[in-house]
Amino acid sequence: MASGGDVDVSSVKSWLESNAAPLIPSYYHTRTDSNGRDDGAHELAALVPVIDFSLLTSDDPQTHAAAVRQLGQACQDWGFFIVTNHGVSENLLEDTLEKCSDFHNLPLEEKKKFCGSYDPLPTIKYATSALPRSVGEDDHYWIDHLKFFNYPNQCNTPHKPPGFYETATEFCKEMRGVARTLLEGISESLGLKPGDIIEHSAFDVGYQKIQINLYPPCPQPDLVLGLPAHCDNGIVNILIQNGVCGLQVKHAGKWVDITPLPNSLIVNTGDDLEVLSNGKYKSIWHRAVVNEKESRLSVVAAHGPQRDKEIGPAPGLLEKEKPLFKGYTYDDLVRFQLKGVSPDMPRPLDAFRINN
Ligand SMILES: O=C(O)CCC(=O)C(=O)O
Ligand SMILES: [Fe+2]
Repeated sequence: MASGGDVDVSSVKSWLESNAAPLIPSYYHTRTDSNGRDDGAHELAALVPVIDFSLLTSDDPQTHAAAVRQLGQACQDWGFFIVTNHGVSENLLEDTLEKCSDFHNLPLEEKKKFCGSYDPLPTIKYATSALPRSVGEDDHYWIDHLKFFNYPNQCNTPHKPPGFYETATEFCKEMRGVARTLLEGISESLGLKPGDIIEHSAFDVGYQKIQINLYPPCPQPDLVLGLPAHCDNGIVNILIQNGVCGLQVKHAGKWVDITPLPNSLIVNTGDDLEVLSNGKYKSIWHRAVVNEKESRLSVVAAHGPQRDKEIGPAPGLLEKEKPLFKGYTYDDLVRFQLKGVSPDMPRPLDAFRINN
């Protein structure tokens, strides 16, 4: 039974606005490690890799090769890295955050138009909390979010608030470009040709999914999570945020804060890259914590293979190695995700692992 009474929270933001001093329902009490930080996590946070995108796109072969090596190392050691000098206009990133914030400021009735009926693979969805089945049926998370698939079909992008569609469309195009170039570098770092992973995953007709996460200030931040520990679908995912931190990644057994540099992008490699790289570049556990004072906004552009294409380890890698994963499509993976996780299979991805 919820300590705040049984409440129907269809948006954390709206619920907070209508409750002056809310007592947070106990089904939000999902954070079990609130007694301070992991020892040494602070030191590790300073070591999160930084990739200078301009070196990766350099015409000088040696500069490019060194950047490719650094990128491969970042994928192997962390699965998360910060990208600077990416060439995307700072104004566009700011406008995107502003329009996404405007979206969450729309009246609840407007946002609820995107709630839809229950569909395990919706093309657009506004919701609060996250997939409860990923941890426990009754657990809730301190988040309101809008998710939509923007590519290959752009018809899902909302037209409200004013200017959202135009800005989101531009943002999506730029993020696809950055993701594609990173993927070429990642492919090279695996000893493959730059276009190999792009070709094998049909990346150019692959999906792009946008997730706009709002984490309102929380009166009891030590008790709740914005998003529970999870690994992302996708190949290369890119995140921007409004300057308020909250993303943590599991590294060396500790929850490490990710603090972006000004005008940088946060990139992580998802489940599909773990498979495409035949297990070399892991999909990393991460989560979002919340704070008492400020709303946090993050916008994620996730990039994956063509949705109905079966992918597996890149064929070029299998000339010398045994496959560690069998083939699957995006929909296969999500179906496993929706079934829920268990201690012996914490990641849906592990359902596709081959025990050689
Ligand atoms: O907001 C964040 O920092 C994390 C978002 C995230 O992990 C996701 O949307 O999958
Ligand atoms: Fe994530």
